[in-house]
Amino acid sequence: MIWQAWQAQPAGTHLDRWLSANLAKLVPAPGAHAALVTRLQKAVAYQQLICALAHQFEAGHANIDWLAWDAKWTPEQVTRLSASQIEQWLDLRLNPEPAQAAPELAKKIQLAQSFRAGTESNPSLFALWHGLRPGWMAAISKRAELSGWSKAQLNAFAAAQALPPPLWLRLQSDMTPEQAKTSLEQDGVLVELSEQGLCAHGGKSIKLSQLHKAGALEVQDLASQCLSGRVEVRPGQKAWDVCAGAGGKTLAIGAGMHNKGMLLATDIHERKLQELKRRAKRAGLYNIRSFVWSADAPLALPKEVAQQQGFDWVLVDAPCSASGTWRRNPEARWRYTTADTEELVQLQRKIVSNALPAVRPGGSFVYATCSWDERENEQQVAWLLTQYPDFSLVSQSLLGCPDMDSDTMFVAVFRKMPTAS
Ligand SMILES: C[S@@+](CC[C@H](N)C(=O)[O-])C[C@H]1O[C@@H](n2cnc3c(N)ncnc32)[C@H](O)[C@@H]1O
Repeated sequence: MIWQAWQAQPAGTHLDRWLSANLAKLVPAPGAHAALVTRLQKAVAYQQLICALAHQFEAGHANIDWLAWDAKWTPEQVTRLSASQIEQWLDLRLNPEPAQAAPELAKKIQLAQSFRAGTESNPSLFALWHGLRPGWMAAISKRAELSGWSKAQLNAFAAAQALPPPLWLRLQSDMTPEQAKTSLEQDGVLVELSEQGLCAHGGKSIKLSQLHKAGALEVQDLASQCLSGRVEVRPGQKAWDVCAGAGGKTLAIGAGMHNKGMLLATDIHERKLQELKRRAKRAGLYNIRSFVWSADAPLALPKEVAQQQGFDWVLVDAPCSASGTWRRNPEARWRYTTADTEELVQLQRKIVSNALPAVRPGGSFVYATCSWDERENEQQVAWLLTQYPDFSLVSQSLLGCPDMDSDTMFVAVFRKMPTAS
C-alpha cells in the first residue's frame, strides 16, 4: 500500500519529505515505521534493478545489452510490475540465497544468483546490482581513477548507495561530545559517539531535544562538517558564504568566529535565508548578515569589506547534481540526467565568475559540491585556473563516502595572489 501510494506521487517528490508528511496517515502504528521506511528506501534505490531482473526473467536469457536497455529505461516502468513481483525481486536482492523458498521461486533465485555473480566481470551488472545506472559507470570509473580508489573502496562506494548514512550531529557550543551524548540520552534520543563524531540512530526526534532547541547542536552530515572545516575563517575576519541555503555551512563557519568579524550569507532563495536567520538566532550567532543574491553580476561589496579590498574567505557551495547525497535521497538518482549536468556546469561557472572578484588579494576561495562527478569538480577547478590566473590551487579532495559513512562531497581551496607591494 505504501509503495503504491509513493508511486502515485508526481515525479520530483522528495521521498523523505513525503514520508514525514504521510507515513503516520498511511500506517497509524508508529512501531512499524522504521522498518517500513528502510524497506521503501531500498525498493526505491533498487527500482531499476527490480525492473532489470524482471526483464531478464521474461526474456528467458542473459544475453542483454544493458547499456542499450538503460538508455530506454524510465523510472515509471516499475509500475508495470505487480506489488508481489516487486516484493519478490527485492527480497532476492537483499538475500539471493534464501534458506527456505517456495519451489516456484527456484528459477528466480537462480537468476538473482547468476546476476550477482556477473557483477564481478560486467560493469553494467555491477551498477544495476548496487542501485546505479549502467550509463553512469564511465563517470564512476573516472571518479575511482581520480581519487585512487582500490577495488575495495569502489565496492564500498557502490554498496553504500542503497544504505542511508547515519544522522550526524555537530556541536555548535563548547560542550564536550560526552556531555552532549548524556543530555541527548536523557531526552530519549539514541546516540552513538565514535572517533568520527556523534550520530543519532533512533529514539525520539533530535528536534525535540533540549540541546537542539537551545541551538547547541545541529544536524550536519560528516562530509559537510569536514568541508566546513576547510573554510578556516578566524575570529575578526570577513567571509562570504555565497550559496548559503538554509545555512548548514554558515552555522559551522560562524561557530569558529565567536561572533567576531563579519559573515555574509547569500542565496537566490529568500525562504532559505529566512530559515538560516532562524537557525543563526537559535545558535546565538549575531555577526551574520544575509540577503538575496542571484549571481547575475559581481557583488557590490559592503563598505567595511571594500576597505580591505574584499573578503578574506569566499565559499561557493554550488548548486549541483547532488549525486553525493543519493544515499540519503534514493529517489533523486532517478531524476538525474546528463543534460542537467551540462546546465549545472554553466550555472556553477556563472556563480564562480561573479563571486571571485569579491576575494581580497591574498584571500582564499573555496569551491564545493555534493557531487562525485568529475565534470562538476576537477574539470571546474581546471577551468577556473585557466580563466583566473591570479588564483592558485591549494588543495582539492573528495570527502566522505567511501572513506566515511556519510555523503560524498568535493572541495577545492584556492588562494588569490597578493598585490605586489
Ligand atoms: C548545495 S546548496 C547549498 C547548501 C548550503 N550551503 C548548506 O550547507 O546548507 C546550493 C544553493 O545554491 C543556491 N543557488 C542556486 N542558484 C543560485 C544562484 N544563481 N545564485 C545564488 N545561489 C544559488 C540554491 O538555492 C541552494 O541553496
